[in-house]
Amino acid sequence: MSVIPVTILTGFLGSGKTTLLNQLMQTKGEEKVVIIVNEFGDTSIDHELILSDERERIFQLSNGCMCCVVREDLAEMFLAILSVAKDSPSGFDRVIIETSGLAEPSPIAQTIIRTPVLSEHFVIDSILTLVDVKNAHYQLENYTEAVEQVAFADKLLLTKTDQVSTQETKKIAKELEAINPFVDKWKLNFNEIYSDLIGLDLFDHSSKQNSEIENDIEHMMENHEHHYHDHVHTPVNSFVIHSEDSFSEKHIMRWIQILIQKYGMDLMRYKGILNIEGNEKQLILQGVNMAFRIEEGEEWRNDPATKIVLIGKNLPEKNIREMLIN
Ligand SMILES: Nc1nc2c(ncn2[C@@H]2O[C@H](COP(=O)(O)OP(=O)(O)OP(=O)(O)O)[C@@H](O)[C@H]2O)c(=O)[nH]1
Repeated sequence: MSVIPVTILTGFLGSGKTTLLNQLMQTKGEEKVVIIVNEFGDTSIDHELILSDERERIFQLSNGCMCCVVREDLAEMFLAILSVAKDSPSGFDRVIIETSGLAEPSPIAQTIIRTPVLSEHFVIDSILTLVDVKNAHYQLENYTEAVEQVAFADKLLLTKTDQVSTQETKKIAKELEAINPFVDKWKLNFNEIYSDLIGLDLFDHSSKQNSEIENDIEHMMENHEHHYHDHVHTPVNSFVIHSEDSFSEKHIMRWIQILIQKYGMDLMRYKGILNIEGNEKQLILQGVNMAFRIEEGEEWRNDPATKIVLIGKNLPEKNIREMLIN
């Protein structure tokens, strides 16, 4: 069996990872791709938002707060993938990991490089970091995770450039250069399909194999004005609200408006599948801080139900839940 390339898609909460992954899945042609989705907290919804025909190839890894050690659970997942590949006559060609928006990419790379049985069968192709230019300034100022994702990238993919001026994008590009000076930056056009983003073979194995990954990061962080505290993660909580009932559109809209007014930037990410009265299909809620949208999704596969994941700083779960379901 030949060595299987692994692409790591990372980027802060709501930066567009699932959107890009869905686009990549549309253009993968005959390639057999295994997807690993790593969601923050115990609740995952991303696997339901990935529009893949081959859902059995999507592996979920919960708890996106990855500390800087080799991840046993990730290693076990790779071993499981390996045994599936060995049993399957056609095997598979590639692994794509979508990290949680609060994950650090280095432990993922380390897990693959430092676990001998994995490094024998898997090779890191590239670490692609998505940067939401609309929210990047705030995120880089406030979240060390965002800085580290940029610092560790082999390529930076700028998203939401359609939502800000060219000047604003240039300003963000400068901030990114201060963190990771030599990395290539690409603007992603939201509605375009990308077929040339995987298989880039960008990861620098020669320097990183010598267990220097942590040092690399420390060094890159020194160039940056923000203080970086190794192993300190932003205190963030997450929970899911699940309900079999349908809601009126007015009630949901009011609930979201109140959340935005009360919690502002502490409401970091909210996304979900909504069961709204009078709608035959799923409605998909996508929210990042104060901006959100609701759009039509797929047909219901099972009985209609609402499932919303919320991620933020000290969000009061009970109040928020009761405001929606009273
Ligand atoms: N206008 C615009 N919206 C975008 C762009 N890329 C993504 N989005 C939207 O941003 C929202 C979040 O996108 P996702 O792909 O779910 O982001 P994510 O990084 O997977 O989010 P998490 O996994 O929760 O961290 C969705 O509503 C997308 O449609 C872009 O380039 N422009």
